[in-house]
Amino acid sequence: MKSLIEIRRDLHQIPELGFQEFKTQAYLLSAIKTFPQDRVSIKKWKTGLLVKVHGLNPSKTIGYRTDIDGLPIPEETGLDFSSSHEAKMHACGHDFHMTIALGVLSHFINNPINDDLVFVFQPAEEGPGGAEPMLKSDEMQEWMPNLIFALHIAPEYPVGTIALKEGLLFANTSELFIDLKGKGGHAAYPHQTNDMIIAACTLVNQLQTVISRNIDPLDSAVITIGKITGGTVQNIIAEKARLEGTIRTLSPEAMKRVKHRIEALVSGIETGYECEAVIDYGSMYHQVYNTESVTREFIDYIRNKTDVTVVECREAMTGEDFGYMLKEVPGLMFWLGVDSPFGLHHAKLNPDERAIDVAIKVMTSFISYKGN
Ligand SMILES: CC(=O)N[C@@H](CCC[C@H](N)C(=O)O)C(=O)O
Repeated sequence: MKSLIEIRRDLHQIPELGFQEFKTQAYLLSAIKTFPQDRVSIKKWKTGLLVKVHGLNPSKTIGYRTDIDGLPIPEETGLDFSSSHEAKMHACGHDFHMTIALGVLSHFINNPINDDLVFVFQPAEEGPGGAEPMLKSDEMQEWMPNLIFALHIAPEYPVGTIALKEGLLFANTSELFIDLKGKGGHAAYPHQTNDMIIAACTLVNQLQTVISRNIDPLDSAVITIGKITGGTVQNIIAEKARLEGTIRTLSPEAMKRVKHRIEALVSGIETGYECEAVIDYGSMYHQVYNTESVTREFIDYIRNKTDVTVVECREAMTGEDFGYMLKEVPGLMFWLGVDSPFGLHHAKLNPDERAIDVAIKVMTSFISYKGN
């Protein structure tokens, strides 16, 4: 069997986008096949996997979930095991998440506990969202856990530290796509056109007023437009423009309010610029809400029984479709310190591999305690 560091580096080289994780699924399957198989059952779900480790005397099923997809980012780390897939990168740590899941899985195959364990290798966390359909699938319904855990790497915390809180940890999210269509024409005759570059620029600025003027300052919301496309060449007034972004809110009420205000502003742009606009909210993720009782028990256990530092942190505006699993099953997610100067979704993100063992220690000790 390869070492976990070799596995992480192999996975790092083959990032694939949501629901295209074919090589990743094959790699995970071949890694799992190197473990003893007598207590293991495996099911495929789309490009993901469900792996059951049968317990010695089960009274419940404990779940552990990892996401498996990468991002459309050209890697700039300069590492000798950089992505071999053009313009794709594991820039959100899912290579770490998968490696940790394999480490925990291998531990429990060799050291079985009373309860059954289900390892969920979930596709498409970055989009369009694999957790909700996977949870509803027959494959997962048959192996539904009674408790579930997951983690996410955190570049801002040192190795040896984890961070979490009871209750709300991550925000509600919605993608946002706005298509504008006006009348293009010659750059020298603006009066004969409806310029969608101007309309798009106005709208981007107006959208930021939703956060500053329409949301209670004691609540929180974010609108980020991450991509603008429009026009054809420098001397043609653009007929079309497209904004692509995301909305984050701490409360479901704020999400409704933000969307209502976006619709009003877009309608104003249609009137003001005599153009047509179409809004598409893409995929939406439910907030990550850690079950209070399980989280308190976890924090106390890790503090008392391991040398890992636990920080009780604030909620973040990050999104995670693991929120759908926590909506149905008690459990928690935590941040794993990986000490990188470059943040999540950065082309130079280079997490410290020593964090892999920290995470495996945290998860194997707490799951053994809960499952025996
Ligand atoms: C942990 C993390 O970075 N998650 C992503 C989830 C993306 C959700 C969706 N595609 C969106 O953009 O709204 C994040 O960007 O927070």
